[in-house]
Amino acid sequence: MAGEPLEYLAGFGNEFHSEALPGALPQGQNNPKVCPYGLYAEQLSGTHFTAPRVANRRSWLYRIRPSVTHEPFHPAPFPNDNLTADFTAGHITPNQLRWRPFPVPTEPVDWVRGLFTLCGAGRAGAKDGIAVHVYACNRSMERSALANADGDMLLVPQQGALRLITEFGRLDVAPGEIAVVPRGVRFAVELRCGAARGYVLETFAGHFALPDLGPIGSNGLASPRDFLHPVAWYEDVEGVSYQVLHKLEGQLFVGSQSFSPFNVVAWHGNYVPYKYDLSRFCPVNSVAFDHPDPSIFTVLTVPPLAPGGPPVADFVIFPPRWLVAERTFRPPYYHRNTASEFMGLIRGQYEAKVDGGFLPGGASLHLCMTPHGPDTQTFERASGGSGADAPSHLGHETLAFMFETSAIPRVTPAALGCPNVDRDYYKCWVGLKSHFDPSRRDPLPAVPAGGKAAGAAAGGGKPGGGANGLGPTPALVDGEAKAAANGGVVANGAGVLG
Ligand SMILES: O=C(O)Cc1cc(O)ccc1O
Ligand SMILES: [Fe+2]
Repeated sequence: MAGEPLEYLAGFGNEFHSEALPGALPQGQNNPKVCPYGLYAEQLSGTHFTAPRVANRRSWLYRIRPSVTHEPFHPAPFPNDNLTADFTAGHITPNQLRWRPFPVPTEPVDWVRGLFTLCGAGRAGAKDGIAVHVYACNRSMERSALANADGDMLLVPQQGALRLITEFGRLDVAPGEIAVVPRGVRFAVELRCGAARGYVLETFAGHFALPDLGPIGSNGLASPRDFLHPVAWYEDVEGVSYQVLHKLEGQLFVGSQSFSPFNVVAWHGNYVPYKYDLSRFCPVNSVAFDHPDPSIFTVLTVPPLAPGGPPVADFVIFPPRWLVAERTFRPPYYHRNTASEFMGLIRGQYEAKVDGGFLPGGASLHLCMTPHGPDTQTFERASGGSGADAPSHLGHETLAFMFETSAIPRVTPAALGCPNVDRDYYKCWVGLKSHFDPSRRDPLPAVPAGGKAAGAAAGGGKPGGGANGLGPTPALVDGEAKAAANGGVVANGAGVLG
């Protein structure tokens, strides 16, 4: 890919400012009688004017012509019946749903035309709920830009790098990175290296925020300084026909104008698109035993509408990492959740599905209380074996994610009817057999007693115990060492419970 790397402004929720020409940003006031360079001042608000200061979002743009200079909008002439914000005709099902990878088109399709709504909840018109889309396209948007009046869009590229041209400047976003384009910001998607495919979480309510860290403390997970915002960039292109697309309650309207909408020479504010490299995420996890809830991997959240309520949506990743929990079934546990979970795979294999049916570019959906969990092979593999649990690495090539919502999304008829629906998904659990035998009581693995760490004693007091500090702790396989660690008593071992 040709071209210099783009410049960015780092932070999260900051008051940023940027100018592409020196002195283009008015100083000391937002709307002077005459702006520098003869620019027009225009405000873009992302919250109601009187929103509390901590939540208030708006930016000021200084542009060659104001956004209002366009022909009247009318319904877009090209069909994309697969893009919707109306879920009244959607289906609900207690069945587990899975899609094989969504096909990349062969006929020319740009990013907007390649959007395909899979499911959603609530109403864009009430600024409440979410939608989940996938996109698959093979053409850059040419002389057209989209403004989504329905909400913020979080883009998760899976294949093909994108360049987002926005009113605020440009963002290069490759698979493994994500981007957020807030409600109303005009943007165009260019393809940087051929066909592209990915996922979109659209929130009709609120904005994406960093999760609170609670007892984790002041560091960890996604760090504010890793969120990158564009610097001002403009093109002074006049006398062309530019199509501005406007999505309102899922409907696409188009208005023509004779100049590029990317004509912002300077801007300042805290309502700005951004990107984030998921490899910067610092996972925090169990270092002793048990499998924590996936909320530990929340990158971004759309906070509750009312204090104490559930988040509107969470964006969670399952990044490459070490698994070290002892005497623990390490893959995701079997579960039925009150939240609904949409999952996608950016690359590699997901830790709960080794059957080969959950593939990069595909997806799964488990609505409220739909049972799911590891497939048969994963269960057999992870619960088998005996003795110590050596630390294991998931592999650096794995990257799955989840859009989680407390609402119950409805699945669009198009998504349920598309040819890549995996009608055999349920079979990945069919082989889970009963291991129950009332006459058998397996020895339970060791639990250190009396607050004394068996592993530390057996490892000669060294943390980790194994030769490289990562290997199995002999105490957990060796009855004698266990006895020594527990003052001569084999607690919870085969001697007591077998
Ligand atoms: O695979 C899933 O369903 C997602 C998931 C992962 C996990 O580690 C725990 C719970 C959960 O829903
Ligand atoms: Fe789940």
